[in-house]
Amino acid sequence: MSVHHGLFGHSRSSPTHITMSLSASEIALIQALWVKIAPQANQLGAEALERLFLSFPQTKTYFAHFDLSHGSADLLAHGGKIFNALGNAASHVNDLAGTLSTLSDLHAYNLRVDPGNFPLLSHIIQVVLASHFPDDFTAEAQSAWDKFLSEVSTVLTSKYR
Ligand code: HEM
Repeated sequence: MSVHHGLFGHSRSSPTHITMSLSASEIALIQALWVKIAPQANQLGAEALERLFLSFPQTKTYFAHFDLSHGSADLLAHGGKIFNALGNAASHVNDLAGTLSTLSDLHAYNLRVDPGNFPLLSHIIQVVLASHFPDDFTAEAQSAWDKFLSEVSTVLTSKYR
């Protein structure tokens, strides 16, 4: 077994699945909320990282070089990078593999992040969205975001070997 598959196991999905599974109404729900997220991407991203590290302390191992104190410049900058990557993905849901190709390479080849961490971050991002946008984050919106984050995660973990 390859060490990069780690404790959590890992499954691949076909590119067809990646490009076909979000419906037009799900895409609309994701993009509508992204418009509200965008102006506060750094803050929301930093909060996601803080919540990730509190709920799943093992994820801190990847960020040993960061200042993890509340509201640090590292958390704000990196949180913004994650959320803006999601915003970019939300604009290209029909070509996630192409859009996220460089990030896929980075996470698989350079960072070697265990794929099992992606569902943890995806869950935490939904907690952040639910807490900041209670009126927008309806059951339908949550379900759409869950699917979207799962597809992004599938792409970002598709190159491990
Ligand atoms: C939704 C899933 C994710 C997205 C959209 C995402 C996005 C990004 C982006 C945009 C960067 C910056 C790339 C650059 O500087 O060129 C990055 C770097 C990084 N990511 Fe992710 N990521 C995700 C999941 C994860 C997970 C689950 C982990 C580990 C728990 C992780 C660990 C890292 C690390 C360690 C870096 C490098 C940080 C640095 O030294 O600056 N990522 N990611």
